[in-house]
Amino acid sequence: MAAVALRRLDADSPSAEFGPTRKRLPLRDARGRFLPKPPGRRPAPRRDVLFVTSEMSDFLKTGGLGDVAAALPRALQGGCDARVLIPGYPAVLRRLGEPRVVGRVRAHAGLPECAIGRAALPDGLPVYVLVNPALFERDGSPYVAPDGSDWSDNAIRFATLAHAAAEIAAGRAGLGWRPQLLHLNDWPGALAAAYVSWRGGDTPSLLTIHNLAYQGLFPAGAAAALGVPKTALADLEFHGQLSFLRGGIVHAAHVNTVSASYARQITEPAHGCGLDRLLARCAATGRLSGILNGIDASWDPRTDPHLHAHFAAGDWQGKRANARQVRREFGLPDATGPLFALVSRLVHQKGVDLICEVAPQIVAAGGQVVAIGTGEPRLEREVAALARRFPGRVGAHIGFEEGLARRMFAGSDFLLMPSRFEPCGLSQMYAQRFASLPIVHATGGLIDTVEDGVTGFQCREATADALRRGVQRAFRVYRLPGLLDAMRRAAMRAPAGWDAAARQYQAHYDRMLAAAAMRPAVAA
Ligand SMILES: Nc1ncnc2c1ncn2[C@@H]1O[C@H](COP(=O)(O)OP(=O)(O)O[C@H]2O[C@H](CO)[C@@H](O)[C@H](O)[C@H]2O)[C@@H](O)[C@H]1O
Repeated sequence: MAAVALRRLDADSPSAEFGPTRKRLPLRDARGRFLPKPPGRRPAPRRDVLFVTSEMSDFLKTGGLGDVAAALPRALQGGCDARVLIPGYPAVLRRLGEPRVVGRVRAHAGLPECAIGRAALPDGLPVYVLVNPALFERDGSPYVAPDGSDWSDNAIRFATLAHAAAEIAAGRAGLGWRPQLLHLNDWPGALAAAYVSWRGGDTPSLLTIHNLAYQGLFPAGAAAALGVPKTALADLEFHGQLSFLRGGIVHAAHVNTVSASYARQITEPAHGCGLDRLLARCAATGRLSGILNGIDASWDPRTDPHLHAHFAAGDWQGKRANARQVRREFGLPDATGPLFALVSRLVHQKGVDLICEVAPQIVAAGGQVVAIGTGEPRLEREVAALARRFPGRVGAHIGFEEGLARRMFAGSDFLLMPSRFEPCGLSQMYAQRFASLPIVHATGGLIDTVEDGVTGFQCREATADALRRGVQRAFRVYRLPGLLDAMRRAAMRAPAGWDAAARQYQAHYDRMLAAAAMRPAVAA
C-alpha cells in the first residue's frame, strides 16, 4: 500500500509547463479551518495517465490510431491528467520546435539512452517526446522506409518507446511526474506492460488493441537486445518468434479493443490471429472488453474548412457542390448517377480487391467511383489500373491527403467499405457524418456502427457477390429521393462523439487503480 500512497503524492506535484495542478484543494473557512465537503459533491478521483502511442494526427498519421491518439487523450482531460508519450519523429519535432529536455531514460540491454522532451500543444494537451535522432529522426512513415519495407530496427525502436514508458511509470526518468497507470496502444507500446512487471513495478496498464493483425513479430534472437529476461521468454513466444502484442496482453491489467463485436470475434480462431485462446482466457476473467471509438468534433460538414461548400442535414445543394468539386479534382465529368468513394489504407483487410471486382458493374449501372489510398503495391496498382480502364467514370489518387479525403466523404453518395475484418473503423463514421451512406461487410465495429437499411448497408459476407448486392440496394435507394433523404439524415444523427468512450475508459482506469491499491506494495 505504501508504494501506492507515495505515488499519489508524487503525482500531485504542480507542473509549471502544463498549468496549475488539477488537484482540488479542501475547502477552509476564513480562519483556515477545514469545512465539511458540500453534500452530494464527491471530488472527482485523480487519474494520472500516460498515453503511449506511435502516431497522432496532430503530427502524423498512417491510419485510425493517429485519429484516436489525438482525440481520446483530449476527451479524457475532464476526468484525468492524461499526457501523451510519442517518439520524436521529424514531424513531431518540426511541429513542437525543440521540446525542452526534462528527463532521460538510461540505456537497457541493447536499447539506447534517450532524452525526454516536454511540450504542450496549443490547447494545453501535454506531450512527452522520446528523443533519439538515430532511432526516430528519419523520413518515411513511423513503421516503414520510403521503399515500403519495415525499418529493420523496428524491434529496438518500439521496445525503446515501451521501455521509456515503463521507466516513466517507475519514476526513473526524472520527470517529476509519475502516471498512476499506462494506457498503451497496439504493439508499438504493448511491451511497456511487460517491462513494468519484469522490473517488479506495480503500475497497471490498459492495452488497447486497434488491430490484432499487427502484432509486432520479431526474430527470437532479438530477445537479449530487448532486455527480455530469460525466464520471461514464454510471455512473448509466438510460433518461434517474439510477439510484442502477446507480451502486452499477458502483462496488462486490462485489454480492450475498439468495438464490442470485434472484442467477441478475436476470442475465436477466425479473427484471433493465433491469440484467440489467450484472449478468450482474458474474456473469461473479465480482462477483455470492447469500447467503441468516437470521432472528433472537426468532422462537421457545417464547419469543416477542407470542404468546398458547407452543408447541414437536408441541405443537399451544399452536398452536391462538394460532389462537383470532387469530380473536378479526380478529372471526372459531372453526372447524375451516384458517386461511390473508397477512402482507405490499400490493404487486404479492407477488401479493396472486392471493390475492384465490383467497380465495372457500378460503372455499367451509371455510377462513378473515386478512390484514395496508399498501401500494398499490388493493390495500389489495381486501383490505378481501374482508373485507366474507366476514364471519366473512375478516378484514383494513390497518396494520403486528409483534405481530399474529407471532401470525398462530403461529396460522395456512398462509401465502399467491405472490410474482411474491422476492429472499429472510422471512415464509415466520417462518411455518415457527411451524409455518405456506407456499404460495409457486417463485421467488427461495422456491425456496431452501421444500421442496415437505416444508416447504411450491411453485406453478410466479404465477397464480391455480397458487395454487388449491397451496391444494387444503394442504387435503388438513390432513385428514391424520399428514402435517400431519410437515410442521410439518420446517418448524420448517428451517435459518434468521444464522451461515451471516455467515460468507459475512465471506469476501467478506476477499476484498475482500485485493484492496484488492494495489492501488497512491491518495489518499483
Ligand atoms: N489515403 C488516405 N488519405 C487520407 N486519409 C486516409 C487515407 N487512407 C485512410 N485515411 C484515413 O485514415 C483513417 C483510417 O481509419 P480506420 O479506422 O478506418 O482504419 P485503420 O485500419 O487505419 O485503423 C485501425 O485502428 C482504428 C482506430 O482504432 C480502427 O477504427 C480500425 O478498425 C483499425 O483497423 C481514417 O481517418 C481515414 O479517413
